[in-house]
Amino acid sequence: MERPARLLLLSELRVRNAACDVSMSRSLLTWKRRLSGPVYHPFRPSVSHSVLVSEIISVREEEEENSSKGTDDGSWKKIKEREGKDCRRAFTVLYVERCQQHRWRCAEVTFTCPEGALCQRWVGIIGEQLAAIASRPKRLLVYINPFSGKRQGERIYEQKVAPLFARAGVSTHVVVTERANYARDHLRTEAELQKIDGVVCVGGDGMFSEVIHGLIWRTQVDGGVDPTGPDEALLPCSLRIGVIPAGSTDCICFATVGANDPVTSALHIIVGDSQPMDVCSVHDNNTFLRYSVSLLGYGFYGDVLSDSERKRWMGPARYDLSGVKMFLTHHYYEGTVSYLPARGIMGTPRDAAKCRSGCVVCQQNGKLLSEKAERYEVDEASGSESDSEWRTIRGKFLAINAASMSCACPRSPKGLSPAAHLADGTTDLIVVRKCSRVDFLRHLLRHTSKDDQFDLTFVEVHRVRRFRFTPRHCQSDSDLDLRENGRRQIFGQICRDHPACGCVPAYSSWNCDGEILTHAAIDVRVHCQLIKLFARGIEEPTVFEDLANPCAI
Ligand SMILES: CCCCCCCCCCCCC/C=C/[C@@H](O)[C@H](COP(=O)(O)O)NC(=O)CCCCC
Ligand SMILES: Nc1ncnc2c1ncn2[C@@H]1O[C@H](COP(=O)(O)OP(=O)(O)O)[C@@H](O)[C@H]1O
Ligand SMILES: [Ca+2]
Repeated sequence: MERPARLLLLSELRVRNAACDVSMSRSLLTWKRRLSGPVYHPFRPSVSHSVLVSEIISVREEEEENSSKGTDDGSWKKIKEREGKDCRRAFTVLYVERCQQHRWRCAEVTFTCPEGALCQRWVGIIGEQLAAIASRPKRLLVYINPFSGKRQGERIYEQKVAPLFARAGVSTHVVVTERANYARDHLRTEAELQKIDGVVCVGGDGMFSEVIHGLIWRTQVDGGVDPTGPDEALLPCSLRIGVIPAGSTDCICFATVGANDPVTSALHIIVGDSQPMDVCSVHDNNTFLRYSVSLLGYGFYGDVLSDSERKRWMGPARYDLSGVKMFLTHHYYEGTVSYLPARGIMGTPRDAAKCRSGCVVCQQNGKLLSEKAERYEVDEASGSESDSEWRTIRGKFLAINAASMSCACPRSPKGLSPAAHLADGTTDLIVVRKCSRVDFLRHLLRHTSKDDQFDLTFVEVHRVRRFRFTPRHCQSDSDLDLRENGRRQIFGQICRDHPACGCVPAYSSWNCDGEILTHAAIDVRVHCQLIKLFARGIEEPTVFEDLANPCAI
């Protein structure tokens, strides 16, 4: 039998003028309305509310309302002066309330106590419990991209996020970026990281990308590791990153929280959530190019991004227009994809189970990979698998996508790889071979519906630890091939600007978390759980339904 939690305090207080039994344990604050009339009434259940202490945002003492003293003629002021501190007989608790579709709101409840001393006792005990939660950030460095999405970043931060941080007692240093890579460079060279508990970015996936590039770089340099070395075992970043969505897709926020909502993200930051995440390093011939956490897409998604950058003035709608245009253009690209399958780990890309809050697959695989790395004393991403394990796919492709997370976003609520995990040390490599327009449309539409986007003959998916792509014209083929490729490369340059001429460009570029990577040939390694977010993964409804709703007892 479950033992009842030890109570720190139990009092009869009033909530909206109704008498309640209010109790506080180390984990729960509960208030239960007292029944008037007969002690037991089967058809009139008492109403009980519970809030996890870990989801209390703050507590504050209230000045008692004038109305409760009955007059507004200065007599309340006199009483206050006479009674001094003891006049404060009410306190308000701000806490997380769950709404629909994974959104969180800041709710509040005011308790009125029979006397001031009791009120202070309550405020003291709740305050002590909150102060004891070591995972909550106290000082944050915030970067705002004023040009993300619909250019609302500054307004969103000032109106929706800053007031919540203030109420929760979180202090901030806010930097509005002045150019691309401003946040990255500031983190690399200037930011005093020892003075903060986390970094927050306000913007889209591009802003998040800047922050991880700065943080990962700085962590390696401070730890004596070469951030660009292809075979380095990169050091995990200790500072967590918060994402306030204000961009065009905001897939990193959506896939780690379940909603693109600034208030929800701010609350996840305040309560000090932590979600580890894998990071891919991307190299070309041992030259470092970029890091990626969500989508690395060649072909369709690379072309959509390149085309959409020229329409940035349109805001988020640029992706829809470029998406339709690139679908109609129907370019395919030739090359070789090689990959190291992820072996001996839990999970496959075709699983029905999804990565959710407290994911066992991520925990298990994370443990397994770090043990393996320790045993072999080599970089988990580079090393122990032998060359014989590499697999190869040659051909003509409409799209090559590596999804290191589901890549769920409002345009595609289950994402490009619905069963991909946030922190299992793998990426899902999705190869879409050349097919008819109708077939490709079937595949794309499945990104937006419940149907299985991999259940098509021209699509294959592999869970991998590492992969390479070599475009055909880079391969050491016969003279004939080289001549043909040279011709196509020239046409490619021309036809990129004149798609109507019917020639096919030889190269696409990579869409790397929404940033264009012009190198076609890349070598990608997954670094398990290299960074941490102020998030907890998407919650299953059952985790919280008992706490979210007032329960009838
Ligand atoms: C012809 C109809 C096509 C319908 C396809 C719809 C499928 C949408 C899938 C979207 C996957 C998005 C993966 C996320 C990528 C983001 O990192 C990136 C940058 O985000 P942000 O910085 O916030 O703008 N977004 C994109 O690359 C947009 C892709 C949109 C493709 C239509
Ligand atoms: N002040 C700035 N001026 C111009 N570009 C910026 C600025 N700050 C950041 N950027 C760049 O803007 C690009 C888009 O940012 P992002 O936050 O992804 O918005 P969106 O979701 O609309 O694409 C990124 O490449 C980022 O590096
Ligand atoms: Ca972007």
